[in-house]
Amino acid sequence: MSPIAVSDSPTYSIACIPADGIGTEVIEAGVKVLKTLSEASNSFQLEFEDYDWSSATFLETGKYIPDGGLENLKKHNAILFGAVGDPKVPDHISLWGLRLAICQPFQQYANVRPTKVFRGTKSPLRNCNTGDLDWVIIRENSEGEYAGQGGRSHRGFPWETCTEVSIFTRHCVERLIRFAFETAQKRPKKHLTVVTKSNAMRNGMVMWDEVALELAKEFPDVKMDKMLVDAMTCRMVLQPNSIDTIVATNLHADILSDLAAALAGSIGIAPTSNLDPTRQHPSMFEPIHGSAFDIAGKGVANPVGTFWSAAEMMRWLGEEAAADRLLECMENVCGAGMLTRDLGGSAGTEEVTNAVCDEIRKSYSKA
Ligand SMILES: NC(=O)c1ccc[n+]([C@@H]2O[C@H](COP(=O)([O-])OP(=O)(O)OC[C@H]3O[C@@H](n4cnc5c(N)ncnc54)[C@H](O)[C@@H]3O)[C@@H](O)[C@H]2O)c1
Ligand SMILES: O=C(O)[C@H](O)[C@@H](O)C(=O)O
Ligand SMILES: [K+]
Ligand SMILES: [Mn+2]
Repeated sequence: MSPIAVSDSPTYSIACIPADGIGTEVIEAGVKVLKTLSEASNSFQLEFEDYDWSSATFLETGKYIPDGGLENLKKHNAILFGAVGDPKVPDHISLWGLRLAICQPFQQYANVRPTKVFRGTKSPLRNCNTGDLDWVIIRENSEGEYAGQGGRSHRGFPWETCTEVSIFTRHCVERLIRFAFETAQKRPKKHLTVVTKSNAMRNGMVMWDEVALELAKEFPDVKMDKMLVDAMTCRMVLQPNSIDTIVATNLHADILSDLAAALAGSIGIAPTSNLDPTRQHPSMFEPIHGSAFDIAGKGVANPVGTFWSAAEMMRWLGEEAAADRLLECMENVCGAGMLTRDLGGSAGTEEVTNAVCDEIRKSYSKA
């Protein structure tokens, strides 16, 4: 749906799906910050609609998404998602019941995961300061190891047999790697590292490498290199400065992006955009982390990954200036030492949220 324009100030309709665990805490914080941003900037309006799709709903009704739910979601300009996963539901049921049940049918094929060491955060790596680690990981988000192909037979017998088949289609690999080249091209370093495992995986991964080489010809200004995923983990730790944009499969990039977040200071700060670059469907924005049962309900979850995701959502909707402003305010707050426990501080979710809201109001009142 296109945004409704009221005079020259557009209104965006946002679907909120907080779901489980700390998902509910960080989405509440994210909505508060977005409302503050919209009020203070006075340049766009936001309408939020809450969806109670969660593991609790599943346990009650047998479904994460009610009949017709996806059709309803299509009405919105974007989706703000928390996290799904509950100790009472097997993880593969919850992930497939909600997150993948949105990403895959909506063809949100490009999963974009930036990470950087920003002011106030500290890398666990020696000599890795602000500016030394500034990456964007592009994760394939529609097929690969997450294609759901395979099966299980002879359950429980000693000869039980399972297959988990990865699917790589030229169509999906090509559209994703092209997106990655375009992303790299827009960044100052113009450098793309293509990560595969084309020594052991001799079919799909070899096609990935070939497609990357073919597409490189269309982007002569982008420097491309290629790494095997195991060696890439060493490079991320030992030479963070040698990396800029990374493209990898659904599973490889899922793993690398958690590592990236930890190397930048904490999994609590990293964002995710699940994009349908064709804009036929709304895109979905969420922190990279999960529902974190271990800290849920304690008010200590770091909301920064959600704030950064919310900023990327505003950028995707065309509100570039507001997105930059939100990032700057978030970084100012972290830089001033207002940090949650995962970053070595002692502030709670609410304190950080209120500090970011104050910073936003202060920033616009100066302008
Ligand atoms: N996109 C998603 O919805 C998503 C993503 C990852 C995991 N999950 C699900 O979440 C559940 C828990 O998974 P997990 O434990 O592997 O990963 P997790 O990201 O939930 O937690 C890993 C560790 O990081 C900490 N952590 C995570 N986010 C934090 C934050 N914002 N602030 C401070 N600390 C934070 C947690 O306390 C925990 O110790 C599982 O059901 C899993 O399937 C869902
Ligand atoms: O999609 C996945 O692999 C998981 O939900 C989660 O780890 C994520 O990164 O979204
Ligand atoms: K999440
Ligand atoms: Mn993950």
